[in-house]
Amino acid sequence: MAKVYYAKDADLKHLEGKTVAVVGYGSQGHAQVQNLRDSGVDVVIGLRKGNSWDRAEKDGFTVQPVAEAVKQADVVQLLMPDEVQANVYQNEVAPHLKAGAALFFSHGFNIHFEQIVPPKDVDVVLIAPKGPGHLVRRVFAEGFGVPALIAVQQDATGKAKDLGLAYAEGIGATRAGVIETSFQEETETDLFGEQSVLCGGVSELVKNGFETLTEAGYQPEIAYFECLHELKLIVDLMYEGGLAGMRYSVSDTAEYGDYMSGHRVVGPASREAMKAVLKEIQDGSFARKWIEENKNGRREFNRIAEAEKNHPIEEVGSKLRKTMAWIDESEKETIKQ
Ligand SMILES: NC(=O)C1=CN([C@@H]2O[C@H](COP(=O)(O)OP(=O)(O)OC[C@H]3O[C@@H](n4cnc5c(N)ncnc54)[C@H](OP(=O)(O)O)[C@@H]3O)[C@@H](O)[C@H]2O)C=CC1
Ligand SMILES: CC[C@](O)(C(C)=O)C(=O)O
Ligand SMILES: [Mg+2]
Ligand SMILES: [Mg+2]
Repeated sequence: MAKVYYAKDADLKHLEGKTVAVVGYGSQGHAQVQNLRDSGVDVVIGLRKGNSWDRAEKDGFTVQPVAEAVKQADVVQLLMPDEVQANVYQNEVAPHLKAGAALFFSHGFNIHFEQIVPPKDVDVVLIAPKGPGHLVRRVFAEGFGVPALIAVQQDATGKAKDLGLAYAEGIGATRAGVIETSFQEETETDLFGEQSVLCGGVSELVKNGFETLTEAGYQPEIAYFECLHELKLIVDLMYEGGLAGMRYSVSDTAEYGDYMSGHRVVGPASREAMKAVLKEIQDGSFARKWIEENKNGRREFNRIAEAEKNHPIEEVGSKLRKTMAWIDESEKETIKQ
């Protein structure tokens, strides 16, 4: 049985008198640092000059170059894209990290794949929210929290787990549950989840459904609602009550079709593909490919991203979403940043 920590197991006093430097003000950075500030934690943001710097200052934070922020910090949380962390760590973090300080991550990629090797005299802790940054902030502001994982790779001070749980409390994760894990388990399951199910798997399912309907002559607007828009409503039911909760709410016809056709669409071939994806994550070949892709100027990444933006489902979707008054425009702007 997994070990799960809640608010009763965490104490913000472990962050009292300490300064937390959050490096990065993107999806996770803006969310975690805003939640920490609301929890009374003393925070500073490390950045380079640019959009994020301006936005963070506008939001009332003290912003400093990364090296300056790290010098004074007792906890340094690296919230830049995984692919830039090693370089920034090497040049701007490592030379200024205090002995006895703590280095925090929200994903284990750089530690597990040994792109960052911290000195022995610092704590190395993972607090990995199991949700997108914009939701980490939104849910916290509503009084709830997004669950997270905790792992301690290095406990130089003997207090690494207490500090990690205090940080998890500060960002609201202990309101929902913080599961104990290792950097390896978090890295491998997170990469598998986003590639096979949450991002890669779902996007392909949506596009294939949309294309099947439109190629058969059905209206793209109907195909959009059927294959993308309604997905959220169905997933909300799963989120609240599992697969059974969803099946309770849909018609018996839908439930019978689910049992008859679902495994024909996502069947043994998909299971084999999932196993292959997992193997490439476990043996490090996915990580090597991603690191190489970045060294080569992300040509493949940019080519595919451009093609995906121009998929017909995006065109019809962007027109339809303009008519949806309940989708907050300012929220959409934040999500695009
Ligand atoms: N996105 C998510 O919801 C989740 C992310 N994670 C993990 O959290 C970490 C952060 O991911 P995410 O929030 O998506 O990252 P983002 O892509 O949103 O990070 C962008 C931020 O990093 C800053 N940045 C980029 N390069 C540098 C640099 N060279 N020096 C200083 N700052 C820089 C950017 O500043 P600028 O504007 O100047 O470029 C910007 O503020 C990753 O480890 C990720 O795996 C974990 C769970 C979920
Ligand atoms: C599902 C994608 C994710 O792992 C996340 C939001 O948890 C990420 O890396 O952004
Ligand atoms: Mg994730
Ligand atoms: Mg991830």
